[in-house]
Amino acid sequence: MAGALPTLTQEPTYQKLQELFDSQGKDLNIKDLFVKDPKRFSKYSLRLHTQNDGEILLDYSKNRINDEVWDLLLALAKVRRVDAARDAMFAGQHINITENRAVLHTALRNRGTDSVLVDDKDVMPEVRAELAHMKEFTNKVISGVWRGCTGKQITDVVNIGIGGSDLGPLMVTEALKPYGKGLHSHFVSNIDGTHLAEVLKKVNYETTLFIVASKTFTTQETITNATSAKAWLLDLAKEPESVAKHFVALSTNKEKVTEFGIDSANMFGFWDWVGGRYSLWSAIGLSICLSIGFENFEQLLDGAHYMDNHFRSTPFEKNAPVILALLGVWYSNFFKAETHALLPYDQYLHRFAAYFQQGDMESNGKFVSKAGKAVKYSTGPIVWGEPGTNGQHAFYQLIHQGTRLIPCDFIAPAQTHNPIAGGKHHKILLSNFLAQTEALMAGKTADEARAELTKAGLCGNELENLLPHKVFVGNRPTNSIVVKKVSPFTLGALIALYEHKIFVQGIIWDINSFDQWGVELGKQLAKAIEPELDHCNEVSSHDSSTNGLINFIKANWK
Ligand SMILES: O=P(O)(O)OC[C@H]1O[C@H](O)[C@H](O)[C@@H](O)[C@@H]1O
Repeated sequence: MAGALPTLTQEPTYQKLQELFDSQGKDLNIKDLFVKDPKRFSKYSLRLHTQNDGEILLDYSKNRINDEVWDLLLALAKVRRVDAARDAMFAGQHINITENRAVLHTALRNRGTDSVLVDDKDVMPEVRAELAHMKEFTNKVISGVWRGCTGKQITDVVNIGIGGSDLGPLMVTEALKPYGKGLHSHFVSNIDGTHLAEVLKKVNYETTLFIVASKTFTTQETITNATSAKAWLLDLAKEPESVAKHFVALSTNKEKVTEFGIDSANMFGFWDWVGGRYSLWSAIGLSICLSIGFENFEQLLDGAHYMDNHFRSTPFEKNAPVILALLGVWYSNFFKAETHALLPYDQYLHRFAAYFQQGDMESNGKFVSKAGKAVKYSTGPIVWGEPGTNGQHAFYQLIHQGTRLIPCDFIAPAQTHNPIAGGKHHKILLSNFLAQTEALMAGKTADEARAELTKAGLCGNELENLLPHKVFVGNRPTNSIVVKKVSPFTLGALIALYEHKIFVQGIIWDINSFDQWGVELGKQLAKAIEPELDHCNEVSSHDSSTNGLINFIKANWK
């Protein structure tokens, strides 16, 4: 076993990068780099050939990197032993050290014949058995063999879950709507009763299937929502046996599922080595199966498996997740960029950024190293974004002319599922995507702005006063990822691409990307406050702000 690594900022390669950043990196201008090197695009882009869904293009040439920087960033991945860490993950080692668990969402989409060992046991037979159960159930519901308590066919599926048990299924179900098999999908996550109440207004108890999705089956929001949904059903159906026809559970906790009143035959299981935010590939994907059919779900797994193989077997300089990760490190740690925008130019991907807010921020939003020491460098960025072109009319002003550096990933499909008006919409959409990355990179100089204003007939003070407002400094970095079409396969590959990017960054930052202790404190305090809301007396046990808020609510909520 190789010895411990120095802390990141003591790493000689990191220090060389810092020197390079100070001496020239911070001043690199992307537009100039394109002028100097006509081959820049072919040098800094990748084309990934998939079996059946065309190529995936990753263009990372519009970044503030040159060969020297890039070689050192690649060297950083090597010295931080990203390859050994990756192999340890795929090999089922307990890399989630604070929970002593393996991290094996890759086993869920291991489409080959290889075995995957966790603590010397091959988990693949169980994975395949669970997939077979999901397939059987999906086919029964879609074909109408599975019926509700009054004999009617299921028309609506309500997934009740939160966090990883909601965001993935919701994002994918939305993204793959064109592949829908006819069932209506609904998602209830928020404890706010409005969420459940609004969904229940839309569905009929006789034709609705509730999926209670919770890895632990102890999450307060999910269990409360599921309990209320069960009460709603029983109130209408009257028969306790109706629960078995209208409720299934997705969980690792059989005991709690049974306690809730769902028969274990209607339970789809998974394992502690599947993290919540990596669980859409597991039984948690049942609502995806019911929406798009099992074959399409398998395509999603195939796409992710394709990306897993790419990540495992490709040298770092051609390895898409490693490339995205290193660029993120360059901007977070050297340029001190605080955020990263995900900008899909596809309406179906409208939850993509929301999904990776959990994927990235819950994974890498950590301030201590694996050894428990406070780190002296930035870790995970703030991830955000909206689909284009909506974002353009909202926050792009700040990306173009604000004072902060915001590295952006643009994601676009060459083909649309809806070529309405003779493809006009898609042509405009793609033109906007292309123009935005060009504009962010090239900017507009004062001379260019002056020429434009002069042409528009302005002169004198009027021109001079307006001029600075019309300048775009440019040099804003972007990655562009283009797929042929958003299909189950390409979506699977895209999700896995970002999962592995996050993994690589976690290794470089030396943090545990697989726990989430930071969500616990608020939950603990909420448990203490809940009974206080029932007491008639004013509360005085907290700080004066919290007391004031509690007492105001108590005085007004009834
Ligand atoms: O699936 P569950 O056990 O209900 O957990 C749902 C979610 O809640 C937790 O608070 C975690 O922050 C998430 O990582 C998890 O996905």
